[in-house]
Amino acid sequence: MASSVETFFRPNIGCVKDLAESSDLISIPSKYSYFNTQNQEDGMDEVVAELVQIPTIDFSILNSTFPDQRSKVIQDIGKACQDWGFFMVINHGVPESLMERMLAMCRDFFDQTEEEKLECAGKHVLAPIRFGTSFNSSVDKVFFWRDFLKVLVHPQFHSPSSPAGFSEISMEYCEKTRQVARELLKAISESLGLEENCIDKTMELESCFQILISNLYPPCPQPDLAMGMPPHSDHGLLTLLIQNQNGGLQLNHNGKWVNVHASPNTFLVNTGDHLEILSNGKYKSVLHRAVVNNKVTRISLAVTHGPCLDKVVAPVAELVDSENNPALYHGMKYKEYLEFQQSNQLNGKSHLDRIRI
Ligand SMILES: O=C(O)CCC(=O)C(=O)O
Ligand SMILES: [Fe+2]
Repeated sequence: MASSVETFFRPNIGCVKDLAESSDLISIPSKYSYFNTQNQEDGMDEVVAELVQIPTIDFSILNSTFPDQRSKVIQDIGKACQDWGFFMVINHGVPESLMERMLAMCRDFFDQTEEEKLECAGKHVLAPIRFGTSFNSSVDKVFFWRDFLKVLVHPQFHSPSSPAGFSEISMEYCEKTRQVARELLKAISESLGLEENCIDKTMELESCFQILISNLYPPCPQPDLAMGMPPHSDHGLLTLLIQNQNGGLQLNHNGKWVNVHASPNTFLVNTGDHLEILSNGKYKSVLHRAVVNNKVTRISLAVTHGPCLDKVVAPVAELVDSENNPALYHGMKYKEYLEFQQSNQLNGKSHLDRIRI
């Protein structure tokens, strides 16, 4: 518990959950007015009306003893990475009850008092535990309708001290998602024509940098004006996402926004910037965003899996040849990339432009 002196000097985070719960809120404060700014003129706001089916990958087939079945699923994963940067994973082996308990823990975290949550108000973007609102409230020009908790969980495991049980459940959950991500990256390695363990070895995934990010989007009285999370790509290699309900996540497919719906007990997996870099642009990171609604609170839980933090990542040598396939990105230490992306405004894939050749 913080001393009263510390509490006195701590800034009020102004979490959006408390704002949304104030009984007389019928319109949003102007600082949340996203679609009233130039953002609506970026030419990307057409939403595809019909439900689009994203690729589904049956994870259990990766263990098939029939080589043909395994090759087919590897091919499907490669195609999903290339065409969508997004796929739904079924039969992944992570118990559904664990996924549900993890989401319930996140809800319990956000349901604590602001005072309790402020125990986790880390300032630095790579602070081990960080509760906050918007994306980076010290630089955001428009605020997003979102509170978040970010926890570094690997190679060093951290956890907020409350709610009780968070630590045990998140440790188990993150171990399991890490295994799934590493298996998927083996398949992705093969789909790129590389040796199965190539990505695992070159990115030093034994020390994979894993972050647990929970997002809370409370009901918003003017959902057409506000934005939960603006268009962005994730920095790592692969992100595994679950949510308490469908409706909110959109991905950009061929220049249009597509609503993503997941079946129960599945992971939504998306490709990150470092997969784009190492594959020399073959598997591009996917732009996605989260829109809000005026009825229910949506909670999502994204676990990002990146290279070892100290790794300088560049396109893998096997995928580069100076004549036909010159390297498209400069090498950069993952830690520096991450600090840069997290310290600035979230703006599409602009951070990747810094290292494009
Ligand atoms: O809430 C969502 O569906 C998206 C979250 C997300 O993109 C992220 O945390 O990086
Ligand atoms: Fe994301």
